[in-house]
Amino acid sequence: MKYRVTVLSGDGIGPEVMAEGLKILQAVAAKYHHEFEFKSELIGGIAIDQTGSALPAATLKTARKSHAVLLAAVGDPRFDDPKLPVHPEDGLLALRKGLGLFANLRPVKVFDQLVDASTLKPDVIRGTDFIFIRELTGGVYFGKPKKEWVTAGGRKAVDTMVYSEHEIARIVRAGFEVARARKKVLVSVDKANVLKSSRLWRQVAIEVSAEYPDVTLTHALVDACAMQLIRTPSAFDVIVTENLFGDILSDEAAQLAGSMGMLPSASLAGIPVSGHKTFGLYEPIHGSAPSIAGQDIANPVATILSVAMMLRYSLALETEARAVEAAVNSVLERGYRTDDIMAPGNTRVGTRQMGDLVAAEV
Ligand SMILES: NC(=O)c1ccc[n+]([C@@H]2O[C@H](COP(=O)([O-])OP(=O)(O)OC[C@H]3O[C@@H](n4cnc5c(N)ncnc54)[C@H](O)[C@@H]3O)[C@@H](O)[C@H]2O)c1
Ligand SMILES: CC(C)[C@H](C(=O)O)[C@@H](O)C(=O)O
Ligand SMILES: [Mg+2]
Repeated sequence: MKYRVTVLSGDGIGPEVMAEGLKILQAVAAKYHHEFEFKSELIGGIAIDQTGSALPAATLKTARKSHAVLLAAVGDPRFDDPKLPVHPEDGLLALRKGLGLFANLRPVKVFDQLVDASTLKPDVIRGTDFIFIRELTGGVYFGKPKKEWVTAGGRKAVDTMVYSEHEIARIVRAGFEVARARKKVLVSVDKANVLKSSRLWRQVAIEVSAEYPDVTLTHALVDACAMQLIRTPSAFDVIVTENLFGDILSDEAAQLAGSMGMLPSASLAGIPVSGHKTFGLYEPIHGSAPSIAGQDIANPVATILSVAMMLRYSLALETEARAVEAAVNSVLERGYRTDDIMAPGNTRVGTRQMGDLVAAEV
């Protein structure tokens, strides 16, 4: 079968890590006799440069016609000025919203081989293997009013954290479904001691839990969760949370895995069920890392593991997904490391060589 994949390389290290992700897909195609048709489109800073828009209409159109979308990163310091009318990140948010990708899966797995790459103690992080289910198309990222204005007393700005019960219920269900397929424990993270939207979140989570009597639901406040994540990370299994909390907690969690360059993600338009096809966008959780762009030093593993997630969730190719994950594991086992996870005694490799090594093991 021919799979159509929309390729969005974006900015900074994006094109470099994307090249390695596509290399892995080519290796999968050769070994398992699949055909992937790649169509590259613009997003982010490069799209603003060429079209004036961070998400040109053609990109959304191509994405809608494909089986899955692979994205590397957006963001460029040239657009850092907050006064500019358009920013690269707007393209990513519009893409997620435009494709209805409400469920963002961010697995956090500490590879045994990398327990020394983290700034945390090996004994604390060993065995850590959990997953965030982050709500992706609601909350304060998209709530209205969202504006800046001038008053007699000076400038003001507002963002609105708003959730409907429907939005909460569907992401919490995604959390329960993922938990059911794992250890049957789900932690819902909110700020229900302060926020109205979190109080609704908690009520709906409790209501939905009646549909999943086999899964144990607990609640954690986001500030306490941030602390527990670095205190006893191996105690977590599935965490469901709203958009902004999930964004912040997942960067924190990347430090358990040793680097931002290690964590993949899947953004899905439906409840994730392995073995079924769900349309999705796959991207590393890291950004465009402008300071290391163009030097062949970025870690492509997060993108490669995102490719594995794409094979699993959008193409229902579980065997191939596992082959890619096993290949990453094996290359790390053999001691190859990019700069960000380098430790004494290992072999330093660049972005391209890391991709070559993984591709050879698929
Ligand atoms: N999904 C996305 O496209 C996405 C995500 C986060 C940030 N951003 C954007 O990226 C730009 C830079 O943001 P930032 O610096 O806060 O975050 P970042 O993720 O780009 O970088 C944070 C740190 O991690 C390092 N890093 C990130 N990816 C790496 C990789 N693959 N290999 C090795 N090291 C890696 C960087 O060098 C930096 O030290 C901003 O414009 C931001 O808005 C985009
Ligand atoms: C770039 C930005 C819009 C994005 C987010 O906040 O969702 C990023 O930080 C992420 O984690 O994917
Ligand atoms: Mg983020």
